[in-house]
This record gives sequence, C-alpha cells and structure tokens, in this order.
Amino acid sequence: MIGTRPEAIKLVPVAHSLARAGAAVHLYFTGQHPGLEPAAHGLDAFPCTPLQQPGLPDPHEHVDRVANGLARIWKFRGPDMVMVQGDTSSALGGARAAVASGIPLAHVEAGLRSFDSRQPWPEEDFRIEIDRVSDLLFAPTSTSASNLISERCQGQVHITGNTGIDAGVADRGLPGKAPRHWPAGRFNILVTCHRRENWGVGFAAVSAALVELTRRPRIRIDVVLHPNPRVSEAMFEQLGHNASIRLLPPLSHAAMLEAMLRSDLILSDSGGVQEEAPTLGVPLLVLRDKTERPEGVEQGAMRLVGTDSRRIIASVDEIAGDRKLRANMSQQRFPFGDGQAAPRIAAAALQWLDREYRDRSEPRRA
Ligand SMILES: CC(=O)N[C@@H]1[C@@H](OP(=O)(O)OP(=O)(O)OC[C@H]2O[C@@H](n3ccc(=O)[nH]c3=O)[C@H](O)[C@@H]2O)O[C@H](CO)[C@@H](O)[C@@H]1O
Repeated sequence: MIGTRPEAIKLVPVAHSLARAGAAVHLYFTGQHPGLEPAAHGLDAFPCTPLQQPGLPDPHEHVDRVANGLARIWKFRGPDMVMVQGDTSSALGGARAAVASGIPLAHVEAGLRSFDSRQPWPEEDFRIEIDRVSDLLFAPTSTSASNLISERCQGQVHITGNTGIDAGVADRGLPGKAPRHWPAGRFNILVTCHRRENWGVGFAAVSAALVELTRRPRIRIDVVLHPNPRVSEAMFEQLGHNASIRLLPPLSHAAMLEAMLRSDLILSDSGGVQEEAPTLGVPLLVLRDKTERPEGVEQGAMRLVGTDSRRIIASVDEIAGDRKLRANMSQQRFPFGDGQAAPRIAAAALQWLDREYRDRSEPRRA
C-alpha cells in the first residue's frame, strides 16, 4: 500500500527484497499524493492497481474511502498478506480493509509514539490503530518495539531498523562516503516544513526566524517546497520576496539526500528527515514540540526546537558559532538502522506466511 512520497521511498527497498525472496509483489497506489508515479521510484516492474483517491482535508474521510475501495477489490480475490507503512490515512485505510477482508496484515515502521494524539495529528492515533490490528509488527528500534510490548499489541514484533535508511541513505552515510562541500565562510541551512500542526501560526513563526537569520552575512538558506500546493503557496507568500532565501521545488530523493549532505544544518519538521540527518551526519533542528523519534535527540544528533522564532534563531546562532558543538552534532550515528531493514522484513514476512498457511492447512492465494 502506497499513498504518499515517504511511503514510496520507504517501501521501495521492501518491495525489491520481497521480490528477490520469491514473493509476487502487487502495489496498490491510493492516490493520496496525486502526482506520485511508480516509475519515479523505480517501482514500475511491479503490477500496480491505482485507487485514485486523492488526500482529503478530512483525513478520516480519506481513510474510509481507501478502506471501502480496497475492501471492494479484495472481496473476490485478495493477496496473502497486506503490508502498510507508517501512519498515513492510506496506511490506515489499507489496514482496515485487510482486517475486514480477513487478510493477514504487516506494519512496517510500527511502534513509534509521541504519546500525544494532537501531535502528530492524526498520525499518532492512526499508527496506534494499525499496530493494534497487525499480525506482524516491524519496529525500527528497540524503543519502538518496547512501546508495542507495553501496549500488549498482539502481533509478532521484529526489530528491523527503518527501511528509510536502506533507501540510499546508509550508503551515503558510510564513513568516507559523505562528501561535504562547504564553501569557506558560508553556513548553509536547508529547510523543510510541511506538517499540518505547523500550518498557519507555525509556518509564520518559522518564516520570521528565517528572514531574521538572513541578516547574518554567513548564512545561506534553501527552503525545499512540499508537493502539497497549500503548503508551498504559504511558503511563497511569506518568503518569496526575500532574495536571500532560495525556494526550491520538491526534489527527487537522491537530490534531497545530496542537498542534505551539502548543508551545515537542517531545519525540518519531517519524520523521514529526522531519520536521515543523523545517518548522514548533518545536525538537525526539529521544528516540532514532540517527536515519535526520540533516539536521534538522545544521541545528540538533533534538537527539538518547535516553531518559536526566538528559540530557532538562538539555536542556529549557537550551532553556527560553536565549532565543538557543531562537530559533535555532525558525527554520523545510526540510531534508526543499518540499511538492512528490508531484507529482514522480507525474510520474516515470508517465514510467517509459510507457517501461517501450513497451520491453516489451506492453500495460499498466490
Ligand atoms: C508524523 C510523521 O512524521 N509521519 C511521517 C510521514 O512522512 P514525513 O514527515 O517523513 O514526510 P516528508 O517530509 O514529505 O518525506 C520525507 C522523505 O521525503 C524525502 N524528500 C523530502 C523532500 C523532497 O523534496 N524530496 C524528498 O525526496 C526525504 O528525504 C525523506 O525521505 O509519513 C511517513 C509515511 O507513512 C511516515 O513514515 C513518517 O513517520
């Protein structure tokens, strides 16, 4: 099940590992991010059913549409296992349809918790519901696995690492493989900001901080726009007039990783960027008050700063001005996996299926 860009990025390695292990992979593209193309992510070798259900202002309504659409398709013939990733309305819709159709369900990136239903909203609750009904739970870290165990989730838990790190990140992050091109004297900041909690007041405060930071002569700022026009229009409105800030269109994943590597500091509210930045060894200020990925903060690679302008400015000034702190935050760390999550997931899923269908003494569907 793939609905959004990050789901595509994180499921590419899984689809290929499953295929290499002998599984027949079928993709369902929900259409949540309308422009998302299998070919753009190297997924065109797999059969794909598009559901054409674009994301809706009410994510719960989108969940229902995806769930109903899939349940209709799977009523007559469904797969042996449904695999969903993360916390989107597409993932929850897929999970509900699998349960309604009696199909085993696997959840990639299970067990992340911020312990606050309001942030990230509605993803925290979506992820909890998916975890409760999954037969197989692929937790990226021991912390996420512990969350599943303390909630007494019924599915089988595996600690695998995050498949996002398999997606070209671990390779680039390997010591000696991360070319850094810092022009002397410059301090390059890369920004992404798209989370729903930050729409409105949050965006305005982040933008005010960026404008203030352009007054520092050393600082250069690149803002990578999100594919959602509602988000990119707000950024244009607030930053488009500022000649010292470059607004870049959404980048391919490879180009995004290169842009991260060329940066001295990243400011972002993205979930995936929180996993990638420590692996690439680039310091990160997280534009959220809470995170479901505490591992990077605990290891000193990133800091939670929220969207308060003064706090953002003070943190940037501190990191830009303190070589020792910057060197420490720039050490490569691998809190979210070693780049081998997908083969682990493929092996565990196929083993689980073999056992399940042997015990059921009924043939697998494919
Ligand atoms: C609440 C929450 O945190 N939920 C997350 C949410 O996704 P997110 O916040 O990580 O979303 P984005 O920031 O859009 O994507 C990030 C990826 O996109 C790449 N990128 C970025 C800009 C660009 O121009 N080109 C790119 O290629 C970037 O390097 C990275 O790999 O849903 C996922 C799916 O379920 C979850 O896993 C994940 O928890």
